[in-house]
Amino acid sequence: MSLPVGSHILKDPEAVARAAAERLIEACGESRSERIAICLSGGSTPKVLYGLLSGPDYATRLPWARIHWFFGDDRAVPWDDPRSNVRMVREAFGHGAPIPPTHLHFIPSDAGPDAGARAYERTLLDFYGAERLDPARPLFDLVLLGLGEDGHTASLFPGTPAADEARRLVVPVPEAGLEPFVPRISLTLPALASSRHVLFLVTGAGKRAPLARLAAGESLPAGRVTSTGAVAWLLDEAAAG
Ligand SMILES: O=C(O)[C@H](O)[C@@H](O)[C@H](O)[C@H](O)COP(=O)(O)O
Repeated sequence: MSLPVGSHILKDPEAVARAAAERLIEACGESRSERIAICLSGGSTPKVLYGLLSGPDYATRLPWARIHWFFGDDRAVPWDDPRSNVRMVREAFGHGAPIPPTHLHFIPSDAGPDAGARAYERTLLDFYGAERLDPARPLFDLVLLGLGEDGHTASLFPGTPAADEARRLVVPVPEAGLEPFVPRISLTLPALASSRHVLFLVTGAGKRAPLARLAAGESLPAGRVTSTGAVAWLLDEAAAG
């Protein structure tokens, strides 16, 4: 099966997570600024990576005190809701990851989609220190993303205004008829593109169809993600087919 440009096939989800961890470490090593900005993906795929990072193998391999963690999207539910990406990340990282609490920048998802989107855009710009993103100075060092079976990424669903937003950095997303059937808040393609690296983590046979559609050149949100550097896809054998 043909795959998106920049695809790398690994044996299984654990191998994908370990490869992602190494790329995360590389991205941190390349950063010349005191503060490193990593944008986390939601969903279930990245749980393996987040669990790895909080384990003993990575305790000293990441500059934890310099990293600020952001979210590519979240469901518009309270942080303790089982559908929340904040809850997923907190549970996956557990208590092993030495993350300063002020370095976790959660999307204010219980403020409602509109207010939450505006507030998070403010958070991003305040961290960045300017009102407009400069391509020469990307906001993120690394953006982690997943791939939905319909070709969405973050909460940018095919054929929706959010996926076509070209100006705002964060937008509210109405309930899209997809699990878990709640409104969301999502970074937009311009925000995701403001990164030195973008890394998709894709595992499982259920992702063969969207990967084939992307490889065939279909214009799906996940395929429209760019970066100031490289966009890479870490796939397990089940997804790669
Ligand atoms: O909040 C979310 O759910 C994610 O942002 C979403 O874009 C996810 O990455 C894909 O839907 C893949 O999800 P899985 O990793 O669960 O397959």
